[in-house]
Amino acid sequence: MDETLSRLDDSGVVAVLRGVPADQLIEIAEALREGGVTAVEITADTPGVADLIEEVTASFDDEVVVGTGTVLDSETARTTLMAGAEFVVSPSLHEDVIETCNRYGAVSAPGVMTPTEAVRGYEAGADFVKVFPAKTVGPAHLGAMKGPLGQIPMMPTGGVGPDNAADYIDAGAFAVGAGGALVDYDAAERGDYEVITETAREFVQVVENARADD
Ligand SMILES: O=C(O)C(=O)C[C@H](O)[C@H](O)COP(=O)(O)O
Repeated sequence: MDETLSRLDDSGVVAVLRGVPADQLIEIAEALREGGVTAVEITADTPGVADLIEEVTASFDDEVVVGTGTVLDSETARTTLMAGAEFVVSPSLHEDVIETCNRYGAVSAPGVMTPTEAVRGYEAGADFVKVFPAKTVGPAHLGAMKGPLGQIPMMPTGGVGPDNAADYIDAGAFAVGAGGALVDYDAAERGDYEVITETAREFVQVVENARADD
């Protein structure tokens, strides 16, 4: 398994940071790390995304694997990979983004909703697929896709939280992506980073328990 992919697998939960305030980024990443979430994706629509990626990468060395989310074009993929991103996630399928990631030895994950899209992304060289938006189809959809497509690692994102993550792992997801249910920006603004650590801890525990039950 690719090393970056295996680090995402180790984390089990990939944090999606959209619009994270620059002055809270490191504390939020540290709070997540302390709770066991060691994979963080900063979405490309966050102002100054390349600088933020560079900052987190420099602050955590190899303790936290950093990627870019919401990548819709190869220019954004390249710019953020040069800033230190090790994986690139999209809400949709872009073969040029996958190609750019492979050119630079980075992991890529297109967003897919159907078996045809999953196979197309995998054939194009993606390392795994993000089933997005997971909440509109649920774990049963992912499980049904994994039936014939067991070779394609799948990560559901969109509406995934500690209350339903186990169902996705049981259905065959190798990890889950989460933003809203994982990162409480109001708490961060109050300086209450412990809330984020606690949620991360609970979330990771749910995933680990579900894996252990398999
Ligand atoms: O565009 C992307 O690349 C995304 O990752 C879309 C969403 O930001 C995530 O799906 C997080 O969704 P929630 O966990 O429901 O907050």
